[in-house]
Amino acid sequence: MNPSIINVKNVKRTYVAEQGLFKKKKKTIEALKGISFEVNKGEVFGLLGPNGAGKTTMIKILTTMLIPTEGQATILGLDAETENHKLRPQINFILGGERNLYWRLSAYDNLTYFADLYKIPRSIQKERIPELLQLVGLENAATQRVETFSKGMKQRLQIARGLINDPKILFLDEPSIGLDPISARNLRQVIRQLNEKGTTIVLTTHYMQEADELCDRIAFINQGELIAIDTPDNLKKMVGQLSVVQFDCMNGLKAKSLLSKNASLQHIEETTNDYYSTVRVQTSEPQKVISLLYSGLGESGIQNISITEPSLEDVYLHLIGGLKDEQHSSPIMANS
Ligand SMILES: Nc1ncnc2c1ncn2[C@@H]1O[C@H](COP(=O)(O)OP(=O)(O)OP(=O)(O)O)[C@@H](O)[C@H]1O
Repeated sequence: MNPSIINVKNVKRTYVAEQGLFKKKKKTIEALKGISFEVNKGEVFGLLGPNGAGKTTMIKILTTMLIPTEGQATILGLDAETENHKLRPQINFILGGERNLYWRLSAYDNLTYFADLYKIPRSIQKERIPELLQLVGLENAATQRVETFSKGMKQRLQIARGLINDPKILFLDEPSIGLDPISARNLRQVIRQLNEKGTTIVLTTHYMQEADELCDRIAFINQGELIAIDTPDNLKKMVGQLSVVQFDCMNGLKAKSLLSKNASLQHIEETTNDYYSTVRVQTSEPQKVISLLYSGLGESGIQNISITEPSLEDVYLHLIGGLKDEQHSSPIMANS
């Protein structure tokens, strides 16, 4: 295994926020409650969790934008808090959305601007900028103003910007947010290419399929705590004893009330489309669930019943869905 390149030890971070419209009250929010993990050199490492879990806070600490309240983050052997000036030239980050670009400048001029900020000599810029534009497929739009770019093009330019200093570690917070499926797929390809060239990648995402495809290891965070960390395959083994029954139906509520008679259900997830719902049921007794579904075929318009392999999304639902009322103190290792 490659040596660790990021070492996070018992990191806590609290925010003090003001609440109330007239009578302002101070409230302390524990965004990270003592998190420890390591990222190995050359890995694509994913931070996953629901809204407000603490992922962005973690990324901000690792990129020296935020200081931990307690604990320590060491990146490339440097303390993120006290040695940030030595660390910053060696890493880079891309936050979701379209911030950080100058819309009136061309793609090329944007990259020149950021290269100058990193004090990269013009002779190196002359080679690197065209290379980066080619990597992200923007070589034909180099002289075009960014304000004329589509969302996908802006996001690809962000990637080029994030690579301008040839970082050893690239941090990506929600890289494919708002992208159409083809742009998101192209972006994943660029991330994979980068990783093959040796860049360590740390990313947050809400897209389970993206995490499954890209990440060597994944850490699940919920309410500021690390609840599981492992490879996607090992994580899926955690729900290996469960089967997933999937079906389409016209009346999701009716189908769910039908299934509520079965005690083996672990989780039900319904995705509503225009005309029907797709329901995924995690269960230890798939045959019983299927019998129940057959008994209600007519009433709820149930169709396309199938048994599928657990996905990373099922792991997420199993871990996060089941945790709403529980407190976990130590992370779950899928293969322990
Ligand atoms: N500047 C801030 N002031 C006060 N509270 C904050 C601040 N930034 C984040 N928080 C709170 O800290 C917690 C963690 O937020 P964080 O943005 O790290 O979560 P996240 O996992 O990235 O969420 P999302 O997926 O929605 O982006 C949340 O409860 C959030 O409201």
